[in-house]
Amino acid sequence: MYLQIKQLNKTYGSRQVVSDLDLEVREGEVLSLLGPSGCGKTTILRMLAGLVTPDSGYIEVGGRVFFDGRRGLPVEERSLGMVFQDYALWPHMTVAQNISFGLRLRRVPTSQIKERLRTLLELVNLSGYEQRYPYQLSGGQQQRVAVARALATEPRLLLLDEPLSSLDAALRETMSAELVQLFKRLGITTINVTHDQNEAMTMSDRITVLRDGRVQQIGTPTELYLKPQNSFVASFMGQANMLPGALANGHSETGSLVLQDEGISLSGQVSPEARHHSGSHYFVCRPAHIAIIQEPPPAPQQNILTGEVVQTFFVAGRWRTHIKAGRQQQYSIQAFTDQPLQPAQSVWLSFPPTHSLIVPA
Ligand SMILES: Nc1ncnc2c1ncn2[C@@H]1O[C@H](COP(=O)(O)OP(=O)(O)OP(=O)(O)O)[C@@H](O)[C@H]1O
Repeated sequence: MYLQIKQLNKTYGSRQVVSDLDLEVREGEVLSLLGPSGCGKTTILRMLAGLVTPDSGYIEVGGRVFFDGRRGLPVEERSLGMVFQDYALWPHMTVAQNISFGLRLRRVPTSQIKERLRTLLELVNLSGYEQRYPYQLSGGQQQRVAVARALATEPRLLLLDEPLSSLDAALRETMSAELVQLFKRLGITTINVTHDQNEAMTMSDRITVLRDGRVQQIGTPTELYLKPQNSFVASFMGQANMLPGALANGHSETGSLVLQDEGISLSGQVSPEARHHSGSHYFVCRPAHIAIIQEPPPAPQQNILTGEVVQTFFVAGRWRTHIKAGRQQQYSIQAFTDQPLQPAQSVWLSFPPTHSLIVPA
């Protein structure tokens, strides 16, 4: 493995910010660290960069030991490229000066700097902008300069800390797609910190979901979305309808969950983690997988809950409908329809067992 982190720990005061982190990243892979604010993402990145000293653990990148449990390799010997949230471009330097700063520090000959600058500007689609100052660039352009600057010294590892968070939503989407194409073309190993699951989904080969400094799950975007190992990952990776209850029959891959307060059972796929979990569970179904039926089903049917429409919104070409379901209307459910439904209208929600999951709470 190109990057290896073993049993990494960091405490601030009495607070354990990173706990027993194990992580392996392949060469050329883009891996995102995803989690809510304060879960330890930036601290992990800073330990990789050599800006924060771990309490214990081991870090190795490209066959070089960055931290051996006691001593760390100095930052300048780690050969890293870093891009931060606010780009941190030098305002008094032109685009060309910003990008070539690291090369000039290393006393790279001028002719080589010129050649490298030309390549980098082409890579980030900014040829012709070399004499502009940061204030003369849009947010997306500034961010691309920051990426070019980070790549200038041909680092072995690229560290990104929420690089897109100050851009608006549309630009963030285009930029994340553009960046990942660039990283793939260069084959550079990249660790990207974000709290935005959409960004993590578009940019990453794999995602590590963190909560309170602990890894919850590591997997490809599809694995995390379709097979979350627990309710935290399910709710963090896109919208999920989650109904609490007790696992009734969960020794095989399919089983059922008896809904708390409702008494009825719903069938779904039982995750391996759920099978070995003795506490409470959640029944999880994504909004796109729920079928909304507008007429009472002819006979009592499995995996159906009655509900009442609360509101409906037109989003991305479909109607996102909010429904109160259950006998006491205690469940708040979101699903999609092709037509708008009326508030207070009665509906029947069908949860297909093949697209429903039972996970540990
Ligand atoms: N130098 C420090 N001294 C004390 N506590 C710190 C320090 N740096 C970070 N922390 C605390 O460690 C925890 C994790 O911080 P970290 O910045 O790694 O989280 P994060 O997941 O990157 O959050 P965000 O998304 O908000 O940037 C937080 O509770 C933070 O307050």
